[in-house]
Amino acid sequence: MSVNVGILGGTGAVGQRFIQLLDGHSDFELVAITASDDSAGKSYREAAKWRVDSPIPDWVGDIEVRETDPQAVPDDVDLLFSSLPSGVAEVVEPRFTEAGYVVSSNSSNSRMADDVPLVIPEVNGEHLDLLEVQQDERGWDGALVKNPNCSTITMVPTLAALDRFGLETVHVSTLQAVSGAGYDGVTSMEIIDNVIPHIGGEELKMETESRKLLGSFDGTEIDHHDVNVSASCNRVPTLDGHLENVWAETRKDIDTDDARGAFADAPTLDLPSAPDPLIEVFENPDRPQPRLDRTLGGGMQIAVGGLQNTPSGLQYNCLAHNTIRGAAGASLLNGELLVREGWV
Ligand SMILES: N[C@@H](CC=O)C(=O)O
Repeated sequence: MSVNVGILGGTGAVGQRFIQLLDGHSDFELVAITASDDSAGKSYREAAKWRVDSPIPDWVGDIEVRETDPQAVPDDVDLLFSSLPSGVAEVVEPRFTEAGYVVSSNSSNSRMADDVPLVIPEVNGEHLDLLEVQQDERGWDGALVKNPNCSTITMVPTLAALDRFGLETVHVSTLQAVSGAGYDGVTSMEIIDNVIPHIGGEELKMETESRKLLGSFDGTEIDHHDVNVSASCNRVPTLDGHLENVWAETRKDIDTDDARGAFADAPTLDLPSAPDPLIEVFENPDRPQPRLDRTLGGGMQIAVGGLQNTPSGLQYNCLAHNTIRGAAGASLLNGELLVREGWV
């Protein structure tokens, strides 16, 4: 089976990851790339300032970049991945879904809209059925699915595993890599020899998206989980890989062995980009580390370590590759789920 796919906003940092991950994908064939008007008409090689750690696949370098407009995308594209800046995506994504395209988007707009599924396949794949409500309400032939913010994705699979004990309160402090801010996000003068204890809007995203992802779906709407999440987000001088320190309090008292068991039981899916296991637990207390562990499972695994019981609940560290599991890989996995569930 081969599904023709396109990328909206294919020249930026996440767009480049999409291309890297789609090169040789078993089920998806990349046939269209769009970008800003400045890039339209150029070859991808000319348009993109390529910075991913593998060469531009030759066949991609020759693709002509198109305008980000439904008229410019060929009709035989079955699925679109979006890595547009959120301000652009807010305007443009609905044009594609109205025109009948199915869009799996990493952009942050509309993630919290009531009729937009926010999905991590291993956590809440059943929320995809919210698309029926979305199509009814909006009159779209297409559909829009979002994946959460990278820092949320790093933590939520571990929280989903612990929720069997009744999650009540979560505190999290993040150490986020510079690639999360994009290539032009923080300058070297700002971040070398430094930590920036603020990432605009990030804490609210972690607090609200987590509750939606962990919520239950009754076939009509999502009932957001009532867990209290407090986040403190920090930019650190690593390139890729968000490390997070988590304290989780549950209704039932648990020890570190209970947590290990829950993490080991986290679901693995039969989808091309799904890692097995989903969560890798380290016993060595100085792991996971971004440089050593961000590419586990092709960058799709969640690494956990440093488990200990504290007066503030179970403490642990978790890590994921922010532009793979936290962005392009997340949208790709949602695309694979959309295909499996018959939405594409
Ligand atoms: N909003 C995130 C993006 C993820 O990589 C960040 O700023 O790190």
